[in-house]
Amino acid sequence: MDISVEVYVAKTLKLLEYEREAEIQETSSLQEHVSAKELQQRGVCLLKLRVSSQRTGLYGRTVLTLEPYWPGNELPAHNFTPGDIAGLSLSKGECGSDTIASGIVTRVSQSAVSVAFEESYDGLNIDDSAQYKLVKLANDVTYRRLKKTLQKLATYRSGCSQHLIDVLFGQTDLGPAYSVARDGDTAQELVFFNPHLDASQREAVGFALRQREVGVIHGPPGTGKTTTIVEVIRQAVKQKLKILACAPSNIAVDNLLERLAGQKVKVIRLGHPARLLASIQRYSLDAILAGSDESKLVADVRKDMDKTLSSLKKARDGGARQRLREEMRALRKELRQREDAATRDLLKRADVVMATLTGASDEGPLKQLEEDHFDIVIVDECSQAMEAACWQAMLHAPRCILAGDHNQLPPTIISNKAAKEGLAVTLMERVLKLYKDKVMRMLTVQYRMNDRIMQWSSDQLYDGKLVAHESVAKHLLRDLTGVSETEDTAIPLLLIDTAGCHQRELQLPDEVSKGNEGEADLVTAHVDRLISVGVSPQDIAVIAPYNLQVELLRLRLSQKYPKLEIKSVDGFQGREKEAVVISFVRSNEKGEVGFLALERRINVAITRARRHLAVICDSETVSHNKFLKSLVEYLSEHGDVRSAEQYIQEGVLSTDCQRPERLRNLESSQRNKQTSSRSKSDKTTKKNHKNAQQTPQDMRQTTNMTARAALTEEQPSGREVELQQSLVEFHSDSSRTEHAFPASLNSHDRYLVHEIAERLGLVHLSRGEGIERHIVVSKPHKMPCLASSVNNHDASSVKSVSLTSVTCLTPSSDDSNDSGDENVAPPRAERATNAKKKPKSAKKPKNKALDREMDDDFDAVIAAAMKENVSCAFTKCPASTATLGQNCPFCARRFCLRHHIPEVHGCGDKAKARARALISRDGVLYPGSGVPSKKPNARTRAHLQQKLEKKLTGMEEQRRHKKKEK
Ligand SMILES: Nc1ncnc2c1ncn2[C@@H]1O[C@H](COP(=O)(O)OP(=O)(O)OP(=O)(O)O)[C@@H](O)[C@H]1O
Ligand SMILES: [Zn+2]
Ligand SMILES: [Zn+2]
Repeated sequence: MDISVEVYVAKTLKLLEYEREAEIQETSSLQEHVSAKELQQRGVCLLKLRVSSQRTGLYGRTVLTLEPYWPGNELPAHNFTPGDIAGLSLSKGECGSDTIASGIVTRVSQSAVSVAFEESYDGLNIDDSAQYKLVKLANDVTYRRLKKTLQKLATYRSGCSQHLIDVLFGQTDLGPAYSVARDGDTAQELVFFNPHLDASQREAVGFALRQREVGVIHGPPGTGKTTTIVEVIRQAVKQKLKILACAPSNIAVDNLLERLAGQKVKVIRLGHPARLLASIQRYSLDAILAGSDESKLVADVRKDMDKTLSSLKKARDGGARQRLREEMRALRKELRQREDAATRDLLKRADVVMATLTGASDEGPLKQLEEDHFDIVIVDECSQAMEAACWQAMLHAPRCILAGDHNQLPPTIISNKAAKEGLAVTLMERVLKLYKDKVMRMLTVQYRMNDRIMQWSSDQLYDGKLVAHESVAKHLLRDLTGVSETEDTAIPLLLIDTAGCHQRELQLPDEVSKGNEGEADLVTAHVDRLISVGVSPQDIAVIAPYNLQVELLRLRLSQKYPKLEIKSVDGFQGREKEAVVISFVRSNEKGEVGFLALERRINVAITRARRHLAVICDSETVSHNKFLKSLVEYLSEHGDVRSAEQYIQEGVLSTDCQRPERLRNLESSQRNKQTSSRSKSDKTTKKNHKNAQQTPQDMRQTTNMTARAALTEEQPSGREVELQQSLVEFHSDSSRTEHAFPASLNSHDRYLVHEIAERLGLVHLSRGEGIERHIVVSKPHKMPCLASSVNNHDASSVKSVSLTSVTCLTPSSDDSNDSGDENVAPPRAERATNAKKKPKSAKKPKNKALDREMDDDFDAVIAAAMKENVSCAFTKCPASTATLGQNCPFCARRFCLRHHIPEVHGCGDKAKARARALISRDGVLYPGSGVPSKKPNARTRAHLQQKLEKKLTGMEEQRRHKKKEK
């Protein structure tokens, strides 16, 4: 494990390069292959902007405010947020090219975006009458800073951290510990500020303060790591030490700061104020600066600068411009000096400076301080940070205290190659390997889990040292107010075993993600049960290690219980819930467990649960992994075990054999492909069938008649499953060509039918008038295109055209070709009038047909919209979503076609994280169809949206006319 600084730096620089490449590929491949207009629809580009004002911001940066080119308009929906890096360029030309400058977004409102540029205003050379566009760029600041830090580390000579570096790279041994407390000249007992600390916490605090170079506080789940660090900081402040406290993420820093606030400690938080929690903004450097004595002077200089700037813009004569420029330069210098002085003064007076690891790098405000200003650097959540990131903070002091848990999730590394070669190895792991217990104290009392839930994790990963605090050791769901006692709420551990019950994972050609319908049904059944006896949905977490399974679970549960959190393991790190339901997904003949095997993931998933943990898995498959086997054994021994068989008998769940024929065919054909031998596969299918029929006598079963009855009365997965079933059946029944739904379907059902038909590749039409209007679903006549579909039907009966059939209409090059800027859609108000002016003949015949159909369609849409009056969940968006709208799978709210894209309304990060899984999803979720999902593409959507707007504008005008006539 010994590694020299030079070797470490060289290797890490290389790995960072891989990582950077992977990230760029992920984020900006989007921008290279997609037109500017489409980028705007995805919310990462804003077209046709003008510079409406500029002023001078902190450190003399130029802050430009950009508004829609045509006054009075709002910006289209977008996902620029403060702190983003954005590139400014002239609206003409390809995206990404001719970028004038890139800056940081500082403010976002409905009608404007402000961006701070390092360049001076005259340096930017802004043309007030020109059209600009703004594109979100991959953030490269992080990498630049990491590289700089590594270079500094490699060339570090005799600074305050030299000894620490030597120790952490094994060049020098640990120095002798300090005496217990350094308050006076005599050693004395620590007097703790927090009287409630347990023995392990006290020991950790004292130990960390005594360590000369490095102390590690190992905080397993729920053991009060933050509580302990707060005490460490207060003690260190009492010793008059200057502290730099950092964590990898803003949220982790804020979490610590919130706990420290109000403790008579002078704290300053570095970082973009816009990125901080509201409750914490007053501790930000900017806020404190603004209130400082210097701030008035600074404000005066700023005013002068803005004045000079506006005269500069007006000045035509060359000599005058030159003079004004020089004046600006002098003012900028003065401003910078004053602000630096103010910053330095404030930072020096603070007891604790807090920042993210990136924020603590030398490129931030810390460069104002003397090199040896800080005595201790504290890195919280150290096990979630790349080592290189930690060094950004650690090169500021001779001592460090690292806190975290290396048995929970490591830092996220995008590049597999980089991760494999060691980029994910954290400083904490490395130091513990190097010095073992000599530098570490573990917190051993945990304040979260029932002791049964805790014990397995404790035995496996924490040497059996964890003890549940008496306040939680025996707590159960039934102890919560409003929760009744049932067989589910009276037990801390439950295993629902699908072994031998024919609940195979989906056999998919690509290996991107995994799903298991049977397990999803079982999770749904169990969640239903818990909620039906009073457990509140927000107290339950549903966790699956695969994104596809997360999707399957959301389809079943999100609409029913919007407050229920369903996420992958990563989404729950650092959090807790009263009840946790985990689906392990894997169930196959080969016993493949895949990346499930990551022990830390399992550990995090299990240890989120306070009172109740339910694991749903195929014990046979997952037992091929040693770690999981021990979990299954532990659950069998200490918890309740139920066989999925029981749920099959109750009708909650069907076996693979009972699922629609097509689905089975598809699965077995996939299986055949994989096992190559056909006869073998047939045999196994038969064998499994037999297994499913016999009741496994060896399974311990706990049954409770009342709970069971309650369960069967309830629809397990709601209306959607019902409708889906009828459509899947129709789809696989070759004797039927049409399936009519009754006119009584409500709008939500209609929406579901529409969605499911779309996924199955079925054509969906509305027939009849008034109350007789109903949906008819038919199979496509081998014609994927609307043009032919329209001809195939009696035009008068086709009133509504499903979005599905419209999709393929989008020609690869039509008159709305968007590569050039001329065709960029004008702002909303103009769009409607333009559409009217445009002669119809300009369109291709294909589009004419589409137009006519859509006109009809939109009559229906608007009629429905008027009736239902359900509007888009996007703030202030008045659009109706009764018929044309989509539910966001991430937040479960319903949006209009303009706002339903997750990136547009604020679910972008979640969407991005699962982008890969989504790609595989389409062909995968409904294997019975064999047809990939055809979502209307962006342009078709835009077209529809435009139509809707045109209609609405027209109607508004009509109404106005009517009013006038009266
Ligand atoms: N000595 C203590 N006595 C009673 N409760 C405590 C004690 N220490 C911590 N807790 C409680 O335990 C919970 C977790 O504490 P804290 O937030 O400090 O833990 P953490 O280790 O940072 O959390 P995580 O495990 O999620 O990282 C809190 O509710 C806290 O009040
Ligand atoms: Zn959303
Ligand atoms: Zn909307």
